[in-house]
Amino acid sequence: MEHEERSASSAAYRSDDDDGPSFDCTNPDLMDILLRVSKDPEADIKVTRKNIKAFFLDIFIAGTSTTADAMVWTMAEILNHPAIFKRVRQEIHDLTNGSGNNRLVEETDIPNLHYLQAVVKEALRLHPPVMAAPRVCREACRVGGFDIPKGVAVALNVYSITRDPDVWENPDEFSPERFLQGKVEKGFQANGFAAFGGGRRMCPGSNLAFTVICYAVAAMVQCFDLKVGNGEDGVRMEAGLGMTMSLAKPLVCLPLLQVCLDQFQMEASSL
Ligand code: HEM
Repeated sequence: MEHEERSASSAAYRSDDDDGPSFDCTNPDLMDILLRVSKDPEADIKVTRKNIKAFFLDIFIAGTSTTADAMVWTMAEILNHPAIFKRVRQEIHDLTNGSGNNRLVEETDIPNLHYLQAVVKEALRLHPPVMAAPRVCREACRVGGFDIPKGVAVALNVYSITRDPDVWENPDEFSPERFLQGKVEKGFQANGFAAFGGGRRMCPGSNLAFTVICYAVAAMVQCFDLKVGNGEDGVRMEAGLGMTMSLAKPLVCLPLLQVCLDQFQMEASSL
């Protein structure tokens, strides 16, 4: 809102060289802070307005459809596996219902929802929204019998790493339990889990994305029964073509409110 006001009240940010108006912001967000730094002659690192634009563009491109795709794949998998859906709901129920106190799942519950986390990891493993991670070789090397000269651009095939049969038992099977057995629990990069890339260029948004996906899936599973609306038996899992890997056909569901939580009704009626 503040940004809207700022841009509406000023024709100020006209070009990359334009400093724009000065503003007093008592509760700065990331944009405010970066704009402030860009105007600070004493700043250790010079941040230009071009840098700021590129940064926000990066975040939007890298962080939006990737996260949305991962949510859709996760929901699609659990709709096709009703027993898994039921187990996720039961885990949430066990945590949020106690001593006569029913409540909606919260973000802070996620560390305690181990099965839900395993489900999201398994969906990311089988359907990594970013299928390749680009690199440029800093020195000549030999990989898998191929000589790669210095300076050549290569891409890590995330999709085939996360389905590598040498690493994953029954790699094409949706089996969240594999993440509960402790074998692949040590961090996202362990044992071929490459959905967020790896090394120093690994996705910086992985924790944020993982939390957002878990929270959204948990809320949907807790509150709704979902009837797949394509007239077919289950969700078709073909992937489409695009910047990120998404379902070829949109996931269409009819959400039926799962009203088992009396307290929610009381809260809603008191609003
Ligand atoms: C499910 C969601 C996401 C997936 C699957 C994903 C996946 C990836 C992958 C595979 C890479 C390349 C890593 C590498 O080269 O080793 C990457 C890079 C990146 N991601 Fe994500 N990402 C997700 C969400 C996000 C979010 C929410 C943000 C920011 C808010 C974000 C920001 C970035 C940025 C800035 C890079 C470039 C990092 C660099 O080149 O140093 N991503 N992501």
